[in-house]
Amino acid sequence: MRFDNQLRIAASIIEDYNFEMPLSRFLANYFRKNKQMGSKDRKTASDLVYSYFRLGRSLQKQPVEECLLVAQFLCRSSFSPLLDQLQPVFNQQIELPLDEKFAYLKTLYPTFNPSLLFPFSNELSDGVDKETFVLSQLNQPKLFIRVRKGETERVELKLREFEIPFEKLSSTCFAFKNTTKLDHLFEGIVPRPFEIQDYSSQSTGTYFKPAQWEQWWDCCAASGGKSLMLYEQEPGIKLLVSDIRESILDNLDERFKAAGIKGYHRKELDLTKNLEPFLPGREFDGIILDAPCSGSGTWGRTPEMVSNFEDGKIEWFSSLQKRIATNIVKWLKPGKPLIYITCSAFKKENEEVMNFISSELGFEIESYQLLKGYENFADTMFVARLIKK
Ligand SMILES: C[S@@+](CC[C@H](N)C(=O)[O-])C[C@H]1O[C@@H](n2cnc3c(N)ncnc32)[C@H](O)[C@@H]1O
Repeated sequence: MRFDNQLRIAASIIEDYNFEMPLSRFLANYFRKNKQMGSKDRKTASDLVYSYFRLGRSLQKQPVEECLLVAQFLCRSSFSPLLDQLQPVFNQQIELPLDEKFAYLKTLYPTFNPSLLFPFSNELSDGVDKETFVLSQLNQPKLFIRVRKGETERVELKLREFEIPFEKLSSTCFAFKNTTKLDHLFEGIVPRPFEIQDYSSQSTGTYFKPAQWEQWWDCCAASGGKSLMLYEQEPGIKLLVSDIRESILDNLDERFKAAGIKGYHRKELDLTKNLEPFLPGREFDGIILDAPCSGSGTWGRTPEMVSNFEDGKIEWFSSLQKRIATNIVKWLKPGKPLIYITCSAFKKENEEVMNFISSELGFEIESYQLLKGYENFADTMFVARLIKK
């Protein structure tokens, strides 16, 4: 397909996209309806559209096609055949450091403002390097897997057999280019020797520390990313998983089955409601609250969120998190841990909620960490281990 045609298609996708579903799903639907697009055209269109959203609010009031070219200029650091044809002057400077690219763009667009690649930097948690975080929005994060204990060699051999490039960050964490396909590697093998799981998400597991026979509750379990880690650390636990969405717990069942895990309990629970009728006489030795949040630490994967997010939502999530925490802590035994997790980079959802749990709900902060995924092409997350007094 010709480059100007590719640009036009990307612009029309952007104009049609109304933020009602994740961009990834919208693109998948679009490609299903436009079967004439080959895999190379689909890849180019996705790349153009994703790069466009990575501009956040830095370049406003410019025609979409122009923004698409600027986005390619900023997101790429090596020769682009498309820019070569449509905007050669960008291609001639494609290898420049970002600050020089920014300076050049300001000469073309005086209102261009790179700090608006991420317009909420005043809301970031303590310890986030604002500039690095903002610039990281231009990068596509990597894909990570968590390798089950004792399976490192088998997984490595398989990856070599299929000639899949990877980086080994530790014996249990491997990184890949984001578009890598891995599903076919151990198809039908139970338990599958690895799980897809972000690097920072894997790090939250070090805060769990479960002991045999303990009763744990993963109260926002979704498809079970944290529960799978918990189980691997201590297969002897008794586990309750819950979520407000019944359908996502079906996904959890599938993943647990693939991991060979049985004997857990699941419940559909809205944690903002009265939970008394659903948890009679229950007491837990550990609760994981992987809270609903803005997801701002993962917007490198969903850059469309940056232009669509409203500041007021941060406060809304923070209140929801406090409300949920207040509602669940009565089911935790004294002396036992609440693991509070978000995939947000915002202080109001992280430190502020942690401090609320400590001061208002009677917990001691044992340890906490902002997981700076932006330094590793991974998600930025927050984790705290709080002990009930
Ligand atoms: C960050 S996700 C959990 C991710 C999951 N722990 C994992 O590791 O894959 C937050 C989850 O909270 C759930 N949630 C949102 N509001 C809720 C509520 N009021 N009660 C219970 N769960 C809720 C969402 O459905 C979502 O699945």
